[in-house]
Amino acid sequence: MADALMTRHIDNVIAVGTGATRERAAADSLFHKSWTRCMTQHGLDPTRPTPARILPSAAVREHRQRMEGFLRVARAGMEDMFHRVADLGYMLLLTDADGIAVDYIGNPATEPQLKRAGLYVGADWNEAHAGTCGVGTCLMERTTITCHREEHFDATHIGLTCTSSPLYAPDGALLGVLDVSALSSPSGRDSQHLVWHLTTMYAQMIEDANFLRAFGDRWILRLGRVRGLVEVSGELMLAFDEDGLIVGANTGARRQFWQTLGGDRDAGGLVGTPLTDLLDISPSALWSLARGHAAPEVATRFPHHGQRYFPSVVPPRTRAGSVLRMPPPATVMAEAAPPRSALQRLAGDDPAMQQLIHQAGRLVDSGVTLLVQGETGAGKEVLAKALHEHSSRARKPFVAVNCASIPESLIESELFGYTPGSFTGGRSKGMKGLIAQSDGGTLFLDEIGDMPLHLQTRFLRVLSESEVLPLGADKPVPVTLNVIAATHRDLRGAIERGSFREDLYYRLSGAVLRLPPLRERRDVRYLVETVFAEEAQRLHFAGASLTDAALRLLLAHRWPGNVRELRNALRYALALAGGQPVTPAELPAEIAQGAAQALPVPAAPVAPVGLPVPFGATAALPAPAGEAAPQADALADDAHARELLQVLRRHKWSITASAQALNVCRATIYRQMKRYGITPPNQL
Ligand SMILES: Nc1ncnc2c1ncn2[C@@H]1O[C@H](COP(=O)(O)OP(=O)(O)OP(=O)(O)O)[C@@H](O)[C@H]1O
Repeated sequence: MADALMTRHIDNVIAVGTGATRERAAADSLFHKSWTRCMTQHGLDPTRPTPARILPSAAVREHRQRMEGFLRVARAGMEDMFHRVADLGYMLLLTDADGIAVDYIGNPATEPQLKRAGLYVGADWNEAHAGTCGVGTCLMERTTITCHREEHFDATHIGLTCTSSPLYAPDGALLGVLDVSALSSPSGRDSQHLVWHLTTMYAQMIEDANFLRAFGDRWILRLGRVRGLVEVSGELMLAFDEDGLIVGANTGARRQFWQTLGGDRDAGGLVGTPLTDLLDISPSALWSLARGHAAPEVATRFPHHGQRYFPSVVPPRTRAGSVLRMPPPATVMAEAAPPRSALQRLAGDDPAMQQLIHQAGRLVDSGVTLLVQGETGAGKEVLAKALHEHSSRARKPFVAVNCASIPESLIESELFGYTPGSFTGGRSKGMKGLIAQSDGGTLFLDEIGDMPLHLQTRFLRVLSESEVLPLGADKPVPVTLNVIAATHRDLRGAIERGSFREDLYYRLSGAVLRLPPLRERRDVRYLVETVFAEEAQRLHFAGASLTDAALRLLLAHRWPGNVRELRNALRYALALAGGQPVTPAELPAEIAQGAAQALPVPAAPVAPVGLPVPFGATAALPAPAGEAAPQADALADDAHARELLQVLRRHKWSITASAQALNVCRATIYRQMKRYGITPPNQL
């Protein structure tokens, strides 16, 4: 059947390409013109389907290097778009102006098929090689096109549907193509209508983000036909200097004005033209607008346009400090830049972390039990998960148990499971315990130091005998156990005090991995960038950025809450900035004031009411009358305790709400309250 379809397609291409079919519709079709071009100019033979040509990594790297800055911007747009279309089976390619795929985002589960179809980094989609196709024909036609199934030239491509949009540099040069493809689709090409619009929209967004990157240090006039939308999606953008002369134009503006000036659409012929020659706006109105005064309505000066616009002016960024653009996290398979594993991504250039990662990676499959030690929020669970993903058991379950958060009365049944009817309140069918659920995978025992003594004894037996006995059962169940344990406590001290079994300690600590606190790490900048990019993506702020001034403050902070505090602070700042560059004003107060070390006591709270409060976002407050006055000595030097106190007060002493606000478990809140001597007012 498939062969018959391919044969019919080949016959059709030959008939059209050689001119044997002279139907008017056929002759006019963009694709049929391309078929003719493929046969007569590119010398392609439809009877000989061409296999996907994938360039070697070194060659791809060269293609990527030529457009490095643009790649970052495009990547952010692609990631955002991929989230919207991934579930519908689409993948995204970015090619350069030669049609070579320089970036790719696809579903890893279908990667082999995508690679076979040439939907992959390094593939050559130039029409001269691949025949009529989304990318190649878009490069020829320079407009968004959908090349749907049998519109492809090559018979091996007739299952694909590809929508491609050209991408231009601010100077009008063609940079490449954004392509959105699927391996299969409904037969009707109108099924791709929305994808066509989405691709056009994202291509424009990527171009505009690139334009803003290039002209961020200039004044930018945005013009839009809808008054309320001009701030967010000025269709036309013109960068201008202090003399009101145009220094750059986005694609929308070039398209609008190129005829006007009688210039070349792609040559950026607007440069050097006074804005007032193009628009019905006086220099004084323009500068008054730039100072934030009311926006007049403006019209193009040319009678044959007469289009009316609403303007808005964006000041140069350098006035508030230069802007650091964050590279997107390296999450996607790309031959040119080999992806880093989850384990490698945990750290940048910090020698202690690099060594830890290297050693842990080697040990994880060796049968040695790993004990992770580190302060709260330092990333113990993140490390355990990355180790699991790195191990040979990555496809098996990763089961995390927080020994401190499960109530003591339930921890036994949760860990070991129970048989039907073995205790009141249990499920009627019984329950498989967490240990058995981790069978063959990884059991992560967080806060192991908080495991009650009698359970330590039972657990030790599980470790020795590799079997669990659920509550109420008379026969043990065999399990393959791989344990990674973690603690913030000094377990040796706990052994001396008699609260932790020495034999269990030795059983669990085949190797002790000491995770450094953030303040001791030399890769804080790397973490800021990584976490910032992740949080920006989560909030769908594709072009989010961080000013140098804000970055300096983040690098100077001491991070008592470690990476968790950093994540919360960046999440908070991004939310406040609402997609604009994050400046010191959006940072939590203690970071913004650079006051983490000195801890002066401000007179009033600085965190805006109603917003989530991250660690580090608070200032110390005098205890209101009637509330607990925590022992002053214990709190005096401890920023962490003050933050906790503030959050508890803000959430009316609800442990659950405070734990959610701080992104920690309830047990951590209880533990920290105990540690800092914080007592709720109703318990005084
Ligand atoms: N290397 C890292 N890169 C990015 N984010 C990280 C990293 N390490 C930790 N985080 C983030 O910090 C937060 C805390 O991490 P995690 O829960 O692993 O810490 P923990 O040490 O187990 O804390 P606790 O002792 O309170 O359980 C999470 O939001 C996590 O995403």
